[in-house]
Parts: sequence; C-alpha cells; structure tokens
Amino acid sequence: MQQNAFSSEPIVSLRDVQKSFGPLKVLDGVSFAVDRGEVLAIIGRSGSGKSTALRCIDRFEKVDGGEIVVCGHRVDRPDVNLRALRQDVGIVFQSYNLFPHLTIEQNIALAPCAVKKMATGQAKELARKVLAQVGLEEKLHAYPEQLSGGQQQRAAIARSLAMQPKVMLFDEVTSALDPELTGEVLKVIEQLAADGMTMVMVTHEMGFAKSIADRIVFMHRGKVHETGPASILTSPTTPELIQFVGTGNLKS
Ligand SMILES: Nc1ncnc2c1ncn2[C@@H]1O[C@H](COP(=O)(O)OP(=O)(O)OP(=O)(O)O)[C@@H](O)[C@H]1O
Repeated sequence: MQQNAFSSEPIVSLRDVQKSFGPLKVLDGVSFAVDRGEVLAIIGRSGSGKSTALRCIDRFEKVDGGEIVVCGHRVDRPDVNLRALRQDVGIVFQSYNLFPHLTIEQNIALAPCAVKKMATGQAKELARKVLAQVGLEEKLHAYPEQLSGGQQQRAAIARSLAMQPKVMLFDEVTSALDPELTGEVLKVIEQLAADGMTMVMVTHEMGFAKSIADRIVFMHRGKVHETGPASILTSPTTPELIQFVGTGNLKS
C-alpha cells in the first residue's frame, strides 16, 4: 500500500464545490470524500455534472468556489502545483488518446521519461510490467491502430498506471466500446480495485457500479442528491434515484 503524509486524510475531498459555465450552474455545492483504497462511483443522468466534478479533481476545470483537496494538494487554489498533482492522479477518458505514431511501449514510456526523468531502459521495463497488469504484454510493440477498442482502452489504463498514481479517475471509460469489449476493460478495473487502488469513476454501468463500488454518489442537477453504499442502488429512497435505477439503468 502506498504511503503519503496525509494517510489519515481522505485521498480526495470536495467541499461545497461550485462551478458554472456562463449562466449554467453545473456544480451547486458538491461535497464528497474518498478514502484510501476506496472505490467511489458517480452516477446520474446525462448533464447532471458527473464528468465536470471528476474533471475538477484533476483541475481540468477550475472551480468557482468551495474546496478540493487531492493527495494533500489544494486543487481549488490558483497556486496548486499542477505537475505534482498530475503525478498523483491518473485519469482515463472515454477516448483513449494514444499517440498513433508511437508503439504501445513508447506511448507508455513517454510520461515516465519526460516527467519523471526515468531512464529509457527502466521505463521500458515498467511498460512491460503495467501491460502485463492489463493483460496486454504481447502488444508491447504494436501500434494503437492494430489494437481493438477494448485493448486500446486497457493500454490507456496501463499508461496511467505507469505514473504510479495514488488515485485513478475513470470517466465513462467503456461508453465508446461495443458491449462485447466492455467486459475486458471492466475486468481490469475490478482487478485494480482488488489490488487496493483508490478510484473515482463516472459510469453508466450500474451493474458494475453495484458490484465494485464501496460508495455511490448520485448526482442530480449539479448536486449530490443521494449517497451511500452500493446498496442504495437496490433500495433507493429518493424518487429521483428510484426513477433513475428504474429506467433500465440497473442491469443486475
Ligand atoms: N466546457 C463546457 N462549456 C460549457 N458547458 C459545459 C462544458 N462542459 C460541460 N458543460 C455542460 O455542463 C453540464 C454538465 O456536463 P457534464 O459533462 O458534467 O455532465 P455529465 O453528468 O457527465 O453528463 P453525461 O453523462 O452526458 O456525460 C451539461 O449541460 C454540459 O453541456
């Protein structure tokens, strides 16, 4: 298990976070926390602010108000050390964003060499290790276009893991995949959870959220509307969550 100076503090904490895009209030007092080794799933209707909340954690979006602390970094402050923050936080998006002209090994070794100044040999060794973790060791020298969508997404996860993050963020990572490729990516995330990785995921895969998440945050119109253990998906209490899980979102 990884150590840091804030081991008794949550790894991620949002307090009363506010965010607007022009006149549109997208986050209206969002608060939640994620402890070390915890898996938190953010669910909710399209447009409820899930991705924005996730993007604020890694400061892809600046907040208008409230407090965000991630691995000890005050993300809401203008003087946050972005380089240090991004070393602690791995983020994987729906689109894989692998460089098409680089092999999978080169894609993975790039950031450890450029950001962490790791020696090439060591970075290659690391690439092999993280690819083995996602079951793709044999694709080391392949180019992204030679991989299926599911394999590319697993390579993108491996690339994040190579930076040895303290927390991983997943933003609807299976949404662009055909159903038959979704399972292989979810399996990798499941294994990471079993290995104790702290994770925050925005997902539409309700069955998966139910099986893997320690806690669920249900967002509705920019607010955390209901939160609790995964069991809230089987016994929701608010009409909004009842309606949400009752509209075919809950697969199992
Ligand atoms: N950069 C932006 N500029 C303007 N509006 C934005 C921007 N990003 C998001 N929004 C708007 O903010 C609202 C919340 O978007 P967000 O992507 O956080 O929702 P979401 O719950 O993740 O939705 P989905 O499940 O469809 O991805 C939406 O109305 C969206 O159009």
